[in-house]
Amino acid sequence: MIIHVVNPNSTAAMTEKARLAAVACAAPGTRIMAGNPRGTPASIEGHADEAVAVPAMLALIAEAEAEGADAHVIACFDDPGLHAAREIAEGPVIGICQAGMQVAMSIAARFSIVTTLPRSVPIIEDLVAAYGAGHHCRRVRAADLEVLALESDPVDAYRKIAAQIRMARDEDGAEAVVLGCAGMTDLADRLARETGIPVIESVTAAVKLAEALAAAQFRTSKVGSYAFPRQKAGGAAQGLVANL
Ligand SMILES: O=C(O)C[C@H]1NC(=O)NC1=O
Repeated sequence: MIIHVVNPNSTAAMTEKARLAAVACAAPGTRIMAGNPRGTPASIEGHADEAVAVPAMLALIAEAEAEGADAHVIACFDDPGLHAAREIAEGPVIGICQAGMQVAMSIAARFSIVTTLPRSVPIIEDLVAAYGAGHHCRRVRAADLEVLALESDPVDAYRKIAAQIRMARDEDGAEAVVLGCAGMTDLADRLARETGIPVIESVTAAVKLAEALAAAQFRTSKVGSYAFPRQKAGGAAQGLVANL
C-alpha cells in the first residue's frame, strides 16, 4: 500500500518531520511517499497563503494518484484544498485537522486544539463547526508562535505549546489536546509525558486513518460532490485529472 503525504508549504524540513511521523506509525507493507511543492509559501498562515499553495498541492496529488497512491494525507492543519483534492482523487484524502478531531472524539469527551498564530484560530474554529465537532471541542488555542519558529526556535516553541496544553487541561476541561500544526509532530510524546494529558499528533492520526480506509478498499465517492471536475476550457480537469 502507498500513502501519499503532501505538505502544501515549501519547507522541506516540515515535510521531513511529517514523513518521519508517517513512517514511524505506518504498518509493515505500507510505503510512505512524501513531498511538497516548490514555490509555495514557506509556511501557511491564513487564507491567502492557503489559496496560493492549493493549486500546486493538487498537482502533486494528481501525480501521486497516477503513480498508484492508495490514499493521500494533507499535512497542513488548515486542511487546505481538502474538498478540491477529493474531487480529483479516487483514493481517500484525509486532512490532518479533520483526522486529529476524529481521533480526539474517539478517545475523549472534550478536547482542545493548540495551534500556532492567533490568526489561525478562527480558521480552525470554522473547521471544528464544519466537521461537526463543535459540541466536543472546548477551545482552539494559539501558542502565539509563527509556524517556522517550530524549526528556528524549538525550545521556546515547546515552552509556549506546553503552557497552552496545561491551560487547556486546567481551564478548558479538555481531556485530550490536538496539536494544530504539521510542524509539531516531533513534540507530541514529550508533551504528553510532561502534561499528563493525551496529546494527539495529527499527522499520525491522518496516516492511520488513511491506511485503514485504503486497506478496507474505501474510495472517495464520485457520486455528487466529489465527482471528477467537469471538462471545460481551463478547468481543473484539463490540468489535473487528465494525468489520471
Ligand atoms: O496554520 C497553521 O498554523 C499550521 C499550518 N501551517 C503550515 O504551514 N502547516 C500547518 O500545519
